[in-house]
Amino acid sequence: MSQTVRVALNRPLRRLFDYSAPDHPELKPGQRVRIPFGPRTATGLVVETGVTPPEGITLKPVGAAHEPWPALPPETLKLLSWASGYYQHPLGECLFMALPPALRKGRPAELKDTDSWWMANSNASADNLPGNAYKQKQLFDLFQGRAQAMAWSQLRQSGFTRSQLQALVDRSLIREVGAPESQTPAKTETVAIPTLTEAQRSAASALPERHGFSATLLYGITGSGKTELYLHYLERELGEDGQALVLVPEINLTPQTVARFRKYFGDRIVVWHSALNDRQRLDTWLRVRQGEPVILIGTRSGVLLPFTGLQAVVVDEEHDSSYKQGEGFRYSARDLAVFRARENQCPVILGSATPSLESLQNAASGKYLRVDLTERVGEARPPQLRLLDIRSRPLAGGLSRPAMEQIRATLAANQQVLVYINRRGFAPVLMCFDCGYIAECPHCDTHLTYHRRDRALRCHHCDYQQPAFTQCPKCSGDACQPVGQGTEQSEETLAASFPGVPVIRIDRDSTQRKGSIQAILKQVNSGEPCILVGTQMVAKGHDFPNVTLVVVVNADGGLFSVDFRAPEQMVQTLLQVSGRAGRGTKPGQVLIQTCHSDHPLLTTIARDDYLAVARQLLAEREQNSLPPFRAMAVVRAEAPTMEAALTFLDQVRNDLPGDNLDIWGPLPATLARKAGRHRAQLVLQSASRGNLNRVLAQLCAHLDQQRLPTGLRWLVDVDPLETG
Ligand SMILES: Nc1ncnc2c1ncn2[C@@H]1O[C@H](COP(=O)(O)OP(=O)(O)OP(=O)(O)O)[C@@H](O)[C@H]1O
Ligand SMILES: [Zn+2]
Repeated sequence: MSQTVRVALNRPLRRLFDYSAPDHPELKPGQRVRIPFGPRTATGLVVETGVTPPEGITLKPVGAAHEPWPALPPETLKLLSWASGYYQHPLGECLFMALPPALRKGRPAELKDTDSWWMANSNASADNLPGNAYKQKQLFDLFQGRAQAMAWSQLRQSGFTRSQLQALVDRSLIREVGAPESQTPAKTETVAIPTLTEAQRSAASALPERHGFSATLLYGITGSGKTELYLHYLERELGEDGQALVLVPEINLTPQTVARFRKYFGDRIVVWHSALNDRQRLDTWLRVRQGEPVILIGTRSGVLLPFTGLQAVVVDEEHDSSYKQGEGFRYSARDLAVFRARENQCPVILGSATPSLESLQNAASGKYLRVDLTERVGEARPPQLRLLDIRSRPLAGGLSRPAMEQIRATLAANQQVLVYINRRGFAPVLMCFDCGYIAECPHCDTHLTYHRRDRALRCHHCDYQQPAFTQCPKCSGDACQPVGQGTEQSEETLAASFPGVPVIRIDRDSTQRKGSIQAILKQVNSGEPCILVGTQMVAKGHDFPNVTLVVVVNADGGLFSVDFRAPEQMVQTLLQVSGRAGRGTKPGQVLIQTCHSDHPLLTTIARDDYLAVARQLLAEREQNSLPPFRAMAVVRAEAPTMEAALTFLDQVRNDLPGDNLDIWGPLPATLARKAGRHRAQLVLQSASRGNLNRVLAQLCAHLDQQRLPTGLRWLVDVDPLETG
């Protein structure tokens, strides 16, 4: 029987392509197929079968399927179709994001001859195999008689096929253990999860038991032991054959988290992050797709993996901005995680010491359940926060004298110090003290950051860099000097002030080399006195028991930003950094340097009461009709001139319907020129998400039909994190 299939391609096109499939009645949605596309063959994904063919047009025939099973199972397909519509991103690109790179490129979804399989567990038994599955039984017997894993090459030589192997995998009798380079250890000894503290126990008992969908916001203060609570919850809720997804902001920074999960769940743990190579990605992807009962710990894109037996979802540090993809398919992994849980009728837990205002509001409105964990583990107490006004105080490397004294005292007591600065490099500005000249990026509207270590001036917005200088290019004087503080400068000052004490810098520049973060963590975990200096990288999830003093060099960055989310992000970062102090047995102190010690936001933060700050911020958002009380999207345009960008957005604005929509702009972006391109934006808001979604869909369809001025690019960002 002939049929027509609709296929998506990995192209930024908001359309699908129909092909006839006379020889392939068995094709299913989600399957990879070869298709003729222009002069070449491309890999496509079947989105729909049984399509009514258009009249009077002869469709090209689809080529062979890459494999007999859908690469994207129905649930994943549904997730991505929904996300494509919600985020206004072409379906094809969304779908291909859920494939590992090898499969995107059309390579086979299989492993090499060296890939190996092994018994899924020691008490696996062939009893439940169907009576007529002789070959499968034979294959299983072969495994049982063996002391070690068998490679595909051996199995093939013994006359077995892939599908027989797959059948045993599907029944969880055997599992793939990968090639030697695979991340999966053959067998890991596991230990029992530590007994929960009383506070953890009562939080655990408030967490919903399986039985359908539920979303829970776990508000657990820093150091309250949320990770152990997740472990316990997964152990309680996860069936033997169930899969779980645990999203974390950044794995590379916190290898201990994975280690902790491995310790308790052994090789059921698989990881997913940007440092995996193509081969490891394919490995992990296949294990997930084959329904192995894995617990996947992954960063953002882990939420797109083809789970088939998801039973629990955890999003750790749910407020973290890394969950929102900043380019291309601009999805929020946290929000997709909730969608997935609902589709799978399983629970999702969103955990944080500083929950997003969105999630707090969802809890307040009853959409989410809220569970609180407001005690630190063991003897640890919440740290003491103090605002330190630095107006007219002399600073060295950004640090005031009282801060230096406190650092000295802490080191003398054999404890560790963490210094937080929101800028890397030596100084954010290089200025001529004779004529006032400031070194600027030739391609962006911003100054260049001075990096003393390699005597370079760098733009942190594009890749531009040039050698640093002291002679002023404008007045030829010799008075160019760094102004302001970056991590390098504080590192230098601290090293000079505390000879013999290791000063460890943690920022993007210092952690680029592979293994450097491990080395750093090892040194800090030794517990010896040291000073850590870093950007928000030092704030994220670390658990250093001997850090008892945290110094925030300057807290004022977020106070006066035009971006409506800046205060929220500032509070979250400050409290997360503060939360690194006093996690062990010794009490922790936090010094927050500021020029605005009477600012109401800072005085509330100093009480270390996140919920109070959040209430205040939510009230302001409500008053100003901002998210989460309105749905928001931004239309951005980039063009060779600002005029072209603004003219285009003016036109967009004129074409938009007036009802139920608030429109601001067009306005130049805060960074109006980046990498030589001029940027402007139009902000859209609506009280109705559905309405905004319809307007955006029409807008995108309309703009797709337009001939755009040369060099103009536009995009839509739904639920944007940045509007500056
Ligand atoms: N029940 C327990 N028994 C013993 N130690 C525990 C227990 N629960 C947690 N811990 C330990 O307490 C410390 C803090 O826990 P964890 O890092 O999970 O805190 P957290 O809530 O994730 O904090 P943050 O939000 O600041 O990252 C860890 O060293 C952890 O191993
Ligand atoms: Zn630049």
